[in-house]
Parts: sequence; C-alpha cells; structure tokens
Amino acid sequence: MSVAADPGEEAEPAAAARSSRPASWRLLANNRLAALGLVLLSLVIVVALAAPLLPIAPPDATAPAERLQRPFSEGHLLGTDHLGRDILSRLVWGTRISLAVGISASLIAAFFGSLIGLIAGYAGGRTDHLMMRGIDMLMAFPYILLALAIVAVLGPGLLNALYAIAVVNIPFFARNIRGITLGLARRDFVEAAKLSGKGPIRLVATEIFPNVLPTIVIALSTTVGWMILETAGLSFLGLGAQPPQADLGSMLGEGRKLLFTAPYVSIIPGVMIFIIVMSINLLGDGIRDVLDPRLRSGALAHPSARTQVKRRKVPEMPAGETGALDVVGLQTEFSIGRDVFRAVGGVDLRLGKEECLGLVGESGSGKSVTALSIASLVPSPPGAIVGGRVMREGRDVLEMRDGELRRLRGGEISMIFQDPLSSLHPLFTVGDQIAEAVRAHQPVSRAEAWAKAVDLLGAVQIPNPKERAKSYPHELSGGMRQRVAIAIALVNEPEVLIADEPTTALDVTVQAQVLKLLDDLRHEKHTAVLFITHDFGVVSEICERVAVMYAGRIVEMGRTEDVLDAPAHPYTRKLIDCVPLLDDPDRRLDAIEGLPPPLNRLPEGCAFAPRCPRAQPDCRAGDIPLGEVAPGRMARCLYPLVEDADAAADARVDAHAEAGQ
Ligand SMILES: Nc1ncnc2c1ncn2[C@@H]1O[C@H](COP(=O)(O)OP(=O)(O)OP(=O)(O)O)[C@@H](O)[C@H]1O
Repeated sequence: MSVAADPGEEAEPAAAARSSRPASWRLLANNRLAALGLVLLSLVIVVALAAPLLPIAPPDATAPAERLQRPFSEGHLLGTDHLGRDILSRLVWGTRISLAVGISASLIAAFFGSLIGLIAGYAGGRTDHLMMRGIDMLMAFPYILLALAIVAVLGPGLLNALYAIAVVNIPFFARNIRGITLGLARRDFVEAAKLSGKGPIRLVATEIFPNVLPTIVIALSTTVGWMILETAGLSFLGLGAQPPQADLGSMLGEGRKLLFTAPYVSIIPGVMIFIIVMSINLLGDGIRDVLDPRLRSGALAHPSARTQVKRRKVPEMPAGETGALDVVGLQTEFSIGRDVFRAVGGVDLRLGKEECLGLVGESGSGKSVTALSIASLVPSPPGAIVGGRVMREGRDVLEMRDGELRRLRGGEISMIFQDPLSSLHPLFTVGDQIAEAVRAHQPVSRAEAWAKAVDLLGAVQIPNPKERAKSYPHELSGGMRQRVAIAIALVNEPEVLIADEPTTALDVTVQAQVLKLLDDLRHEKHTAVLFITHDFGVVSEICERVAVMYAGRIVEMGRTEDVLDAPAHPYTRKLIDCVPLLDDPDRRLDAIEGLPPPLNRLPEGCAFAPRCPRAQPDCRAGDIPLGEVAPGRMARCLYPLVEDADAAADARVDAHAEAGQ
C-alpha cells in the first residue's frame, strides 16, 4: 500500500527519532560502573602523560642511604625500594610504559588479527582453511608459554615482550572477525555490491569492514587490560622491561624478594595494575553495551520472558457474554530514553468464537504490538503494558502466573509470524520442531509426536510429508515454510490464532493457497483468528469483521462488506482508495498525504485530523470515543462518512462538545 510522504514532514519525525535516542555518552554515563572505570582510567592516563612535568625525582636515581623508606616518609610519599629509588616516581613512569606497551600490543593484535579474519572470512574455501589452521596452531599452545618461546627467540626486552604479547593475541581477533565476516560475506547487500562491479578490496573495505568495526572496538576495549596484565607477567619474569627501566611488572618482580620485609614495594605496583585492569574492563563492558544497537534503546538488560505490566488503571471485567478473546482498553508503551512511545493507546476488541477478525492499518499503526501484547510477548524493557485487560475465558492474561502463561501460549492461543525463517530453528528438522510443539503441551511419546507432525504436514498440504518432516527450514520454499509455521500454530488445536501478516512475504499464487489453507483449517478446527494485515484484499477474502487501526487506536470496526462498501472513517476510505481494482483499471489510486504522527508526540483530539480532508476545529480537541455509527458499525470520528449515520454523528458531535465543556 503506497502512502505519499511529504518531504517537509518527513524531516521532522526523523529528527525527532534521532533526538529521542539517548546519546552514547549519556548511556555510558548512566552505566555507573563504566563511568567509574572511565574516571579512574582518565586519571591514571593524565598522571602518566604528565610524568615529565610532575615534581618527582628521576625514576632511576638510586640513593643507597635512603633504601626501603616506608610510605609517607619525608620526601617519599610512597617510600623507596631496595636501591633507594622513589617508588612514586617509578610508579608514574612505570605506569606510562605499561600502558604504552599494553595499548600498542592490543592495536597490533587487533590490526593483524582483524585483517586475517576479514581475508579468511571473505575468501572462504582453501584460503580460509589454511589461515585458520595456522591460527589454530597458535591457539594450541598455552599463551604464556608461546609468549615465553617468542621472547626466548627474540631476546628479553620491552619491545620483544610487546611483539610476543601482540602475536599471542592475534588468534583472538582473527577468530572473532572471521566468524562475523563469514556471515556478512554471503548477505544480499554484499552480493549486490559485487554485482555492481566492486572489487574484493573495495568490497571488504566499504561493505564488510564498517559492519565488523564495532566488534573490533568492543574486543579491543575488553582486551587492553588483559594485555597490560600479560606484559606485566613477562616483565615480572624478567623478560620484559630490563633494569634500570621500570614498568609495573618489573616493579612487582623486584618487590617479590621483599614481600615479607617491605611488602609495600610490591603491593603498590600490584594495586596500580588492579586499578588499570579493572577500570579498562568496566569501561570496555560499558562501551560494548553502548555500541550494541539493541541496548542503545535504553534497555540495558535482557528482555524478560513476559511483558512487564504496569497498569495505571485496570478497567472493569467485561460483563455478559464473552468472545474467544476480549481485549479491553489495552495500552502498550515503549520507554526509550526520556521519550514514551504510545504504540497501543487503548484498544478494545472482541474476537468472537470461530470468527475471523481482520486488523488493518498502515505500517507502524500498532497492529503487531497489539498482537504481541495479547500474548504478553512485547519485549520488556523497553515495552510495558500500562493499561487494559486481555480476557480469555474469564481470566485476565495479564494477571496469569508464568506457568499458566506458558500453557496458554502455543496451547489455547497460538501465533504465526510474517517471516517463518526467523521463527524456525535452523538446526532442527521441521518434523522435530512440530513434534516439540506437540510435546510442550501434550503428554505423548516422541514417536507419537513425530507421527502427529507428519500428519500435520500432510494437513497443511506439504507433499510427501514423511520425507519432508526430515528437512531443515532452509531446504523448503517460502510457501512451505509458512505452511510449517501454520502446522506448528495449529498443532495443539488452539481456540485463538493470531496471524501477523502471514502471507506478506509470499508471492500472490502461494499467498492465495496459504490463505485458503488457513481458512479451511480454521473452519475445520473451529479456531477464532485475529488476522493482521495491511491488505484489504486479503481481509475481504477471509475475515468476517474488520478493525482499522491508526496511531495505536481502533478507528473503525464492522462487518467486512459493510466497511469495504461504505467506510465510515475518512482514514478507512483513504486506505481503501489505495487498493487497485482489477475490474476498474482507470480508477485513480489516491495516496494518503502526510505521515502518521510520531507516537511520542500524538496530537490532541483525532490523530488523523492533520491528514483528514473532513477535519473541523473540534476534531483537534479532547478524546474522540469509538461510537456506534450504524448497527454493528463503530467509528472514532465526529464526522463519519456513513450516510444513514448523520443523526448519530450529530449526537456524537453534541456529546463531544458537552464533554469538552
Ligand atoms: N521493540 C520495540 N522497541 C521500540 N519501539 C517499538 C518496538 N516494537 C515496536 N515499536 C514501535 O511501535 C510502533 C508500532 O509498531 P508495530 O510493529 O505494531 O506496527 P505495525 O502496525 O504492525 O506495522 P507493520 O505493518 O510495519 O508491521 C512503531 O512505531 C514501532 O516503532
């Protein structure tokens, strides 16, 4: 469905969306441990860099008369070592050297390791095989033994220790980057760049490298501390910094002999190593969280297995007869930074037993979030259900215990999603996955579950089901995969099936087959279906009733033919006008001017008013209720289009005006 975008209006929501995401530094500052790491590390680096300017003694100046002075003695804040050298001065200069070596080693390892990973992952085949076996050989030795062997060959010294540490860490980067590159190199956007004539070097540099860069930065930030520790280890063994030069490891090694008589000589550099490594690791973890786009949304935690319910107001239980599913005043929000996006702003739906109800609306209108909220599947954080009830057989789904909710999902209520490839497990056969769904809800043996899986594959019209049950998802066509998803959804004979755009990814012929199958099965198994789509053609084929959503609210609801023949809400009219008709090729297809409002800044009154040709000043004030415009027809509009609803409209305008006074 095409919707015209007004370039002027487009710029504003885009800017709003940008500003609504917290800036990286703010996310980092929100993570207290990372902020602590940053402050500590900055302090250490500033002091180390300022070493030549500080009023401290030269680090190598010996004074035998002043040997082993305790901390806080006159002229030596941290005392002196066995040669009378000032420990504070050696600590500052030693930290400078340890940081320089650790950071340089990390950069060298990251550069060569990432290069190897990129080449091996992109080239694949024999090149990948050869390079990775070389890396495996490096990894086969304990890293410190390997570093010792390298230093033994090159000779002791700080520079050689740096090379040794860099070499032993190359495999870490190479393995990580190769894995990511391998996945990226087969993606469509890389294939498209290849077809456009880009050579391998440009392709890796412009298409793959930007995608692996965040991983390199994250790996670097978490390994620098480790490398400083390894450098200190080599110096401690006498293979790194050579006397009289001080680094933290060699200071530790020199203090070892005095551990009982003058413990401070080794404790002080030990504490400094601890501070540096801890602060780098804390900061590294924080950087990793900030660079992860899922965590950038403000969700610095893993979403829980059910949606958080923080209802400000719980509506009354609906009285009288209930349907297969009753949604009352459902409200779902996403909190991102300081912004709150009202994705579902008070939805009322009754899905009758064995009924098929279509839920239509533009992209972003809140259809999927409504469906996910019903099964408590909205990720929390950042999502939360802040109002309403979801009633199923007298029980509120939002109040269910975890065990009850698990039994409900996939049992009484099941779902089919748009892209079966992302919901099917790539490593299990489809038969296994259907059988697993059976065994999750029914006490049957493996063999019985498998037999049921094969039966179901037959029921969803997959040819040769016995053999096909042993296929993996990637071995099936898109249409077949969606049939498998339907089989999994129907395996426990649910009373409610929520199908979220199940045919959007399929071509029209397969779409028609899948729709027919779904329709036949729901009649056969007496299942109620909430069918989410943006396609009125699909709605007219299988839905008895339709609900139209706009900016998180239902704006019209009624029998499908009635709504299609004479839409009451101007938005529904506009949506229908976007659908091409085969028997009327000359009909002008009107696009809907403008864009839906940003969900964090919904306008007063009717959310469609800014785009509505019939809007009057009173449409832009107060809450406009979903009222009956004709028997069985509801619309959230003060000036509905239904002719015989004129009287009802007048009454509603009066009621609205009264409510506003
Ligand atoms: N995990 C999430 N975090 C933040 N915002 C979200 C999340 N999921 C959905 N939203 C927002 O909620 C709004 C409604 O999204 P929803 O997926 O329900 O739309 P839809 O009507 O199903 O659209 P489509 O037809 O494109 O699937 C959108 O503005 C979307 O950006």
